[in-house]
Amino acid sequence: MEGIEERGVKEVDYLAEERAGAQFHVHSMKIFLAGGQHEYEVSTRIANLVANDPVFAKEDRARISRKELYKNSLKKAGHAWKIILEKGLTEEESMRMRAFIDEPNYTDLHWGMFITALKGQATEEQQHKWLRQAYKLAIIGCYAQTELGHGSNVQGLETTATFDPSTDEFVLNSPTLTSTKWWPGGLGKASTHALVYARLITDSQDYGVHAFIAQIRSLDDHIPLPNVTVGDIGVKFGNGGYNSMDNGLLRFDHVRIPRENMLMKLARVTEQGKYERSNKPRQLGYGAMVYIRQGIVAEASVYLSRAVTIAVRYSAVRRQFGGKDDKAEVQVIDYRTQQHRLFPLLATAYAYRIVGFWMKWLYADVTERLNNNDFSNLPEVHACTAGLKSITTSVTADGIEQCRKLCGGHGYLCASGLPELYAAYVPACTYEGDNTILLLQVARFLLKTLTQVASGTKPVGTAAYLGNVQHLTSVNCEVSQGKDWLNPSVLLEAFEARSARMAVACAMHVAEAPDSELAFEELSPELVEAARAHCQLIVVSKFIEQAQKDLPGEGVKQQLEVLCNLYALSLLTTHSSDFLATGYLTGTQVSHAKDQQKALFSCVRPNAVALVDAFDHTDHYLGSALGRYDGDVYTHLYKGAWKDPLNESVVTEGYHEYLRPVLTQQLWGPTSKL
Ligand SMILES: CCCCCCCCCC/C=C\C/C=C/C(=O)SCCNC(=O)CCNC(=O)[C@H](O)C(C)(C)COP(=O)(O)OP(=O)(O)OC[C@H]1O[C@@H](n2cnc3c(N)ncnc32)[C@H](O)[C@@H]1OP(=O)(O)O
Ligand SMILES: Cc1cc2nc3c(=O)[nH]c(=O)nc-3n(C[C@H](O)[C@H](O)[C@H](O)COP(=O)(O)OP(=O)(O)OC[C@H]3O[C@@H](n4cnc5c(N)ncnc54)[C@H](O)[C@@H]3O)c2cc1C
Repeated sequence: MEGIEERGVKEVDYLAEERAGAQFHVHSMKIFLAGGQHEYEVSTRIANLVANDPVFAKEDRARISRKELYKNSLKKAGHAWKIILEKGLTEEESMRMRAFIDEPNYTDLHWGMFITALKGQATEEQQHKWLRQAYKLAIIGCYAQTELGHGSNVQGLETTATFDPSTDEFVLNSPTLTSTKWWPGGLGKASTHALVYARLITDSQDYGVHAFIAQIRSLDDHIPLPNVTVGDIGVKFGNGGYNSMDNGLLRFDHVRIPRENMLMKLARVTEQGKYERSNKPRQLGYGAMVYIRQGIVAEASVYLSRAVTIAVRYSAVRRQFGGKDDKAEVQVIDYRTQQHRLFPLLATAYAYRIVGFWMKWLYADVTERLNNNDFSNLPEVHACTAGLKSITTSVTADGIEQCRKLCGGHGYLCASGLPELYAAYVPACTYEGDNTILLLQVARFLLKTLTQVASGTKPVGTAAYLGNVQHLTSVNCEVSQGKDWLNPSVLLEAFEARSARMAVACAMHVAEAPDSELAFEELSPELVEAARAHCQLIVVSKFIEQAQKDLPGEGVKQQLEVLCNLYALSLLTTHSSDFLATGYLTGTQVSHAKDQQKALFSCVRPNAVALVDAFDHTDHYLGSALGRYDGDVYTHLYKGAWKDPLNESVVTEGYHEYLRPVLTQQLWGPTSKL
């Protein structure tokens, strides 16, 4: 520590010059990105509350054992709950606190899925019974759907719930090894109750998968109830990451639960064992998944913007090459290749923030419609939540990894914050639906919509452009120079035409095949690409819509326009083969797009640091020596290294047992020669 200790930590801002060069009002952008003045104030207050509370410190997470990590996460969750109760925090404030604590734990599933599923699938009477306890955390619930043998194929689940009219009970059973519940978060060690998805059998007939509440641990001493086998499934990917969560396994050996523990809003079993369905669509039973998927979409920008903040700030601090004639070396952010890899991710983080706002609106809208028994846009909402969950999580996970590489060697250190961020985030590509499976759902929706269009039905919402399919499949792009690409309607038409043409090509192929299911499977890689194109169009169109609106704050609208164009053109050039193969664009038009994209990099460059500042992540939340607000990277990397337990002793543990014998050649005895 010599030298550095002497200097001490000074008030520095290595990024001051970058900030001074910003061409927009950063505070106004912060408010926009927070979702409004009120949301900005709540976020700032809660972020600081968490950052200043020592219980929520997270420096050691990558170093400590899984057991310690888990126990600590219980401590943090308990402490958070105490604060929520003592300060009387609102739901909004509590949700913000969960985000800033930045450590997955059982409460995510309790509030996110257990309670959500109860609200969606339990009768009023059942809600009265269970929700009262759940809201107090007097019971802790998890969402036990996935099994060892089946996750994606929900209808293939094997756990059974067989009704016994003689006792008015269901008998929960795990008949095979593969029927073991496997993965539910919070199940491993924390939950007292599980929402169990099981095949309902009554009167010897299998009615498919339904939801049941089962108590799994004693409320007195937390010991598993008789005939319940429950535990954690083991260490997961990466240090820290998702390991603070107790993903669990669960088996039932003929466990009896009262009939009323079946969630009966969508279907019920009478005392006599008669199965009765309500007239609501059975897909409402998937409602908790839809809710979390929209939440995941809304959260993607948060994760991506964290990685991008770290990479942008570090790239502005880091200098390599070109330091001749007393000139400072070049900031790596000035290298074109760095910009080419980094700035599209910055634009994407903005794009996802905007689509996240829209997703929240869409979810609120469908909730209101469902409350009024209007189920008309359920398929579209399912396609939107599934598809956007898929593309935003895949791009965000890859983007975090790209940001790690953009930080060179230091990005590989846990002190950069990026390895842990990646480990915590990457399972989002799998949970709440494997991303490929979800895009195949979007593809089915597109094919169905095109069939409806062919029979005269006008598509609505995000599929409305398919009503214009004749035009979109015949029109040619009119771009003749780079600047033409800055016209929003030119961009929008390009994305609509590409998506419509890809979907139509698939639809024709499937329609012409003798066996449409087989054709769907044969064509599934193309269908996935068509679905991705549709989802990218949604994001582009929402960004364009937003960029055209007036916003308070000098330069804010202009920055959003630049980022919107950059986002769209980066997608277009990355996926140029789609645009070319569908015949909508020529090679020259793609070249114009590339030239324009480069010009946009120059617009972003002077604003890059300010644009990431606008995400307003605290140093605590970023947890990164490279992404610090003050840019004092080297001091903190150096200080951090000395905090590592390996450096606690000057001579390492194990020296006498294992190093010294090697060095003194005693491993081979005194006379041996190499
Ligand atoms: C704001 C909240 C807080 C945010 C915090 C976020 C962070 C939270 C952290 C939580 C972390 C981890 C939690 C993880 C939890 C889980 O992973 S839970 C388990 C999730 N499992 C899945 O997602 C399984 C994926 N599989 C499926 O969804 C379905 O089984 C699948 C749709 C793939 C199966 O399709 P089919 O075989 O066709 O199935 P079927 O059931 O017959 O359906 C046919 C029909 O239904 C339509 N459909 C399907 N799903 C839905 C839906 N969700 N909503 C509406 N409609 C749906 C489908 O399109 C078909 O329609 P059609 O008209 O008949 O074609
Ligand atoms: C961290 C984490 C937390 C989780 N939390 C929960 C939870 O709280 N509760 C819960 O119930 N579950 C939970 N899960 C489980 C999760 O929902 C499932 O793992 C997920 O839905 C994927 O299902 P699977 O594992 O069966 O994958 P699989 O379906 O077996 O996928 C394996 C591969 O096969 C491919 N594939 C499968 N079927 C098809 C097909 N028809 N066409 C083309 N390709 C196909 C997939 O694309 C994938 O590449 C969690 C999982 C993780 C990783």
